[in-house]
Amino acid sequence: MPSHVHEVSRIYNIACIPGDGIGVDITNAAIQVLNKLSSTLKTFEFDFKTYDWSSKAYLERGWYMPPDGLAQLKTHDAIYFGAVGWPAVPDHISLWSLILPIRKALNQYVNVRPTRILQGTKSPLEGCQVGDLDWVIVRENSEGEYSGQGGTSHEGFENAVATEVAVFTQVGIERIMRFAFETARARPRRKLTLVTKSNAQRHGMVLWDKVFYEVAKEYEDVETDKMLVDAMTVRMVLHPKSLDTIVATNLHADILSDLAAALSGSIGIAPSSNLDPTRKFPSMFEPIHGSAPDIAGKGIANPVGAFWSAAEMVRWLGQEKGADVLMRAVENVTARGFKTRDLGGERNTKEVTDSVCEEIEKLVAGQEA
Ligand SMILES: NC(=O)c1ccc[n+]([C@@H]2O[C@H](COP(=O)([O-])OP(=O)(O)OC[C@H]3O[C@@H](n4cnc5c(N)ncnc54)[C@H](O)[C@@H]3O)[C@@H](O)[C@H]2O)c1
Ligand SMILES: O=C(O)[C@H](O)[C@@H](O)C(=O)O
Ligand SMILES: [K+]
Ligand SMILES: [Mn+2]
Repeated sequence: MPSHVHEVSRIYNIACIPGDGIGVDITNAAIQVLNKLSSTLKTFEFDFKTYDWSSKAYLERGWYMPPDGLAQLKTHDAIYFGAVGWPAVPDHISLWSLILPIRKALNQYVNVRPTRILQGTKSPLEGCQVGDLDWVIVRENSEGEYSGQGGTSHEGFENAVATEVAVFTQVGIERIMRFAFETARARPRRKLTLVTKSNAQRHGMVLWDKVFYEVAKEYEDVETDKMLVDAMTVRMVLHPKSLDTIVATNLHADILSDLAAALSGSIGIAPSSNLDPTRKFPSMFEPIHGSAPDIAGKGIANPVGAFWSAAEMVRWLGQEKGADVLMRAVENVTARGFKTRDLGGERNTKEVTDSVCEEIEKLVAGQEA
């Protein structure tokens, strides 16, 4: 083989679900940088298949996913997701028709939500510099407050009653704890903070605390501490440096991760990985933000959270170098002040995306030189 011909070692089949609002813009941006990454590195390729499952489609045809939708997703190596939700459809319908069934049916029981202050960006916290806030929130992604159990009786009457039952299982708690301890152990500080509400919620949250300390015995090299979720919001704001890896329930971690993103600069930068750690089914990667109807169609959405999610997907697929190049490119671009408005910059989605693509080319050319 002539030396200039590189062997392509792997083609990854990726399902793309752009969804609604800015989900479409940022998924397109992510596909653009992923294609740039593969065409410059030349060691792997992506075969993207886009599914038009969205609220717009639902309003037209009455369904989000076809009956064999989950089966179709299972044939892919990974799923890239934008966002779902649009004002014309009640949010519980959109969430429970698309993203939640995927997370549950594909055994994606972990949702990893890292965040940190990127070079060239600013935390709203005074004196909080790059390196001072560097967290990974491990979110339980299959049960708890999102168990889907409950119901409504006497709907529309004065005596209407609704229940939303939070379900916590020993198996569900133990597996998320193990993942959280492994995550903490793999980071330099080896530090894990448990977040619950075991003062007021005396059953499920008490079981969370108990299982945490049982699993902790297997991880004596990991330093642990425990916070009630209300006090945790204060600690995140006042003592960001004191935290590293955090484990919390489905709902608590959902809320804390939006706060974490805002404290590290913007909701627009934060990624998430919905993982099936057993790797039986494909995992799903998406920024933590939603469809942002207030800025949809304006071309100004921050694509950084989408790029970071794409990098996490590339890493999960085993392409460490590709993931590192992509993240380096993103941070070189923010470092130059090339940012969208939510980060205090003046660039639009397309300009940031094109810059990240140029940066990928430069980085790879530099490595080959
Ligand atoms: N996983 C998901 O698909 C997901 C996540 C969160 C919300 N949602 C859905 O999205 C819809 C809107 O929800 P919301 O308004 O509560 O949250 P949101 O994250 O969509 O928006 C909150 C605020 O952050 C801004 N924002 C979000 N992402 C941004 C980005 N990339 N760049 C710049 N600014 C950004 C928005 O403009 C808005 O002001 C709802 O239907 C909700 O259910 C879906
Ligand atoms: O999981 C949820 O709560 C929603 O889909 C959304 O808020 C998210 O964080 O993904
Ligand atoms: K999302
Ligand atoms: Mn959320």
